[in-house]
Amino acid sequence: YTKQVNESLVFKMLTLKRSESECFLLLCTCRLWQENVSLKDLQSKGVCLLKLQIGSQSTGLYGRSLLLLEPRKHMGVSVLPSNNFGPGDIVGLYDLDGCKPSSQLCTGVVTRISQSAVTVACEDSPDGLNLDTDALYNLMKLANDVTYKRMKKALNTLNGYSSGPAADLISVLFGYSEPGSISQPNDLSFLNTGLDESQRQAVSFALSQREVAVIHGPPGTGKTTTVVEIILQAVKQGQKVLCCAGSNVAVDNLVERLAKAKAKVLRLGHPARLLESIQKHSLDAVLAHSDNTNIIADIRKDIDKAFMGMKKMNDKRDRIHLKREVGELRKELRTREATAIAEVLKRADVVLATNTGANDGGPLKNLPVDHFDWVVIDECAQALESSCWIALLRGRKCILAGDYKQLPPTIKSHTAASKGLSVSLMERLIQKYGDSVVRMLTVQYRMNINIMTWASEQMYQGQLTAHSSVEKHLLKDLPGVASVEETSTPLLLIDTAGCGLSEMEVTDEQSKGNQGEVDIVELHIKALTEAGVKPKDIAVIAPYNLQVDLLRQRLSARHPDLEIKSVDGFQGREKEAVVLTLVRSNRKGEIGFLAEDRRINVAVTRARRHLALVCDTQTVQTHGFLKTLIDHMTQHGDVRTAFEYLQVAEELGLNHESQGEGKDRCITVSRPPTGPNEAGEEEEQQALQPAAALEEDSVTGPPVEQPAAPADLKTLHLERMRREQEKREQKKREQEKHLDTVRKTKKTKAGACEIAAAATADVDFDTLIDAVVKAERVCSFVKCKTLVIHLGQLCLFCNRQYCLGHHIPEVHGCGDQAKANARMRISKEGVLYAGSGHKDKSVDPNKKAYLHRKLDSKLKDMEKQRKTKPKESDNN
Ligand SMILES: Nc1ncnc2c1ncn2[C@@H]1O[C@H](COP(=O)(O)OP(=O)(O)OP(=O)(O)O)[C@@H](O)[C@H]1O
Ligand SMILES: [Zn+2]
Ligand SMILES: [Zn+2]
Repeated sequence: YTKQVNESLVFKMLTLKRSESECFLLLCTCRLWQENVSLKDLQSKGVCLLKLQIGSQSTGLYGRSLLLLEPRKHMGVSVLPSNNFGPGDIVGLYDLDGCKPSSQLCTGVVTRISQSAVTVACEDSPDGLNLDTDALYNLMKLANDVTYKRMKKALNTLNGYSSGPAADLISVLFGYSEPGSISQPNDLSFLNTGLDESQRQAVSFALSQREVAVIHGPPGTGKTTTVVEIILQAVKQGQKVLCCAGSNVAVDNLVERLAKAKAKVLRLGHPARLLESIQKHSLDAVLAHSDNTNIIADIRKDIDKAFMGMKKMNDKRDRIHLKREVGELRKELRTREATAIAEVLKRADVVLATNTGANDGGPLKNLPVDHFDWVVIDECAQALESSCWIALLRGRKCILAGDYKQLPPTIKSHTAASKGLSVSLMERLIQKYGDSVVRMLTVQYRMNINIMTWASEQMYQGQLTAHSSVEKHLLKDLPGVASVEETSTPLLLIDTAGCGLSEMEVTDEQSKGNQGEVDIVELHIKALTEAGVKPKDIAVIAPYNLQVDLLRQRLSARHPDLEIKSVDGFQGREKEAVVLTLVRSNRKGEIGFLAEDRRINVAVTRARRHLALVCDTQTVQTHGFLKTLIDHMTQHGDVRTAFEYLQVAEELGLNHESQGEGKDRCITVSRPPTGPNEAGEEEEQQALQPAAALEEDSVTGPPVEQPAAPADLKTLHLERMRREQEKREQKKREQEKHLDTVRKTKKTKAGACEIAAAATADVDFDTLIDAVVKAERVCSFVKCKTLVIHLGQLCLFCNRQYCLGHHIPEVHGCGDQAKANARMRISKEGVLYAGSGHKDKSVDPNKKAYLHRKLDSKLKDMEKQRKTKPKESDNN
């Protein structure tokens, strides 16, 4: 569509960080495109709600009209169609003509959305909103190009700036004049007495700079703690501070901490977007308690009353009269509010907003241009420079805090990037002035020293030290966490090299997945949670969205509190344990955007006590930076190969526990011991060797290093096996008890009869197992004989195993249940999936080939073990 869409729209999409759905929205607002799409289509995409009626209308703070919109109530059904609307979204209200600009009645912000209604805070249209309560309306999500407009405006102002409070600052920030300093008393008394030496130095430095100070805060070094102290010191000196950050969360965090230190803070921003706990510091809340409140409340009541009156009125002239009255009242309200706002703003010592929230179209327009002395921007390295300028134009001096060794905003346009948009203001200043404008915080309070050292050496010139409170901390030190191998090591590298766990072959560079790594992550999460680590303390991080999706499909149902996100999604956060899967595994050693060092730095430095890295070292080592990480983990941490995990998985696969829903399927299958323990394990290991060799050849080409410490690995493995064996025997005992119950239940498949028969006859366990294995092995579809033991799919609706030709619910008769389930999920999660509602889960060809090879070796293995039994016709 780009040919039809105007240039500036494309520019907006390319330069700003846009998700696909946002781009879609931007396209929607473009008339040329929109005219080709029906409103119904827009509704089914979740960006439009059609034929709503007005449930109620009241006047909120600042005279905003609050509209409650509901679906038309006919026959008692009033549920909104599934949609993508959320609090804070900008929406347009339209009459039934459609969602054309000409029929737009007003714009507003969603404040609440439930299954049955959506509440919109309307921005006032000049002559007030007089909506017909009987009519129907359309509501459409609007592309949020407010940010873009505000940045553009700030840049235009900057361009024409000649004299004003920020003149010196601008001159220094663009390199026309050198930054200066001002003398400070040496006996600075710190309000926070717990600051470390580097933090103290950063505070004094910030106070003594005349125009600009940069605080470089690597991960976990207490950047916010330092920024808070700087602001409190400035306030102590009588300065007025405007404090901004890129995200609402970061701003809210600063508000919370400044308020705790008793600073007079005021938070700007739409209440719908603020954390509940800090809403009391919002402009809206403070205004509600100001002296003018009663008067404003009275006017508001009058407006509401006028509206009520209008509904009952039949006479047209009366209506017009009232309409005028409402208009007058609103004007009065606005004047009063402007005064009230200015008063409240002047009383505050620190005004906080997001970077773009500090624009002069909002409440700040009520203040004189030279009101603020300092502008503080946190997370500055993650912000577009143009967004910083919105606030900077209001200050004489600025403090920029952040870490330019973490991810900058994504710039999708190469042109924009090449002209400097991808370099943050912070980075630009450091490049220009070097150490003379920057102080770095060097004590970190997050990571175990083994995790920290790599980042310190590679990214921060080895300058970081670990505070004694975190230096040696491990997962096992957490309350309720058992001391096992996994919880006693800060670094664990699980190497998939040579294990045939190749990445999926997807042409799109942005979406890469690796099922094998998903399997291993799952097993490691299992180990951690079984040791007592809480899922909420674990982060699973993948650089690719496809892998994030695959991981969520696998893990989210079982661990709803487990956060699984892309690297960008975790920036600014920390977790006790981080499991990082790098996904890339290919013969060419292609690593795509893993090559962005800052991305890897962010991922690794989220971890406090434990970092597990799942990756194909063969592939990722082709990149020098990643090689340093692999080397560091090999030297200072534990290394395992994925083989070990695959074997365990294999074991689990064989010890099939299909519990079913009562009926004849609740059978726990265990493999019988084949003699003395040790010997049995040895045999199995050998059996797997040829398969492994096979994979090496077909997947990774060059010969693969053997596991770093074979002896250790083996003991580890044997130990694990012994534990497994114990569990199995326990299960066996339980099972024998259980089989008595099974006997009494109905049987639908021949296999089940055999099982029951075997159980009644009380024959040897081997026979029983054979019967079960056989029954479990073939597709459950009528007459289909395809083996499913390694290549089957379990249907979640009937809980039976099917071959790949019959696993789709619609094929074997579970179609209705699947559809009902999809509908339920959509209404529950409010999420629309493309197509039938199910994401494509079909097996990747790589994975298929891999499974085929495994199946072969497994069957050989089983044959060997069952020498006493007659040979089966397994090869169909
Ligand atoms: N001087 C200090 N003494 C003890 N603990 C500290 C000190 N400074 C910071 N911390 C601790 O370090 C953690 C991170 O600090 P803070 O919240 O200030 O940093 P942040 O800006 O959020 O994180 P980052 O440094 O990663 O950007 C907090 O738990 C805080 O209590
Ligand atoms: Zn089914
Ligand atoms: Zn089948």
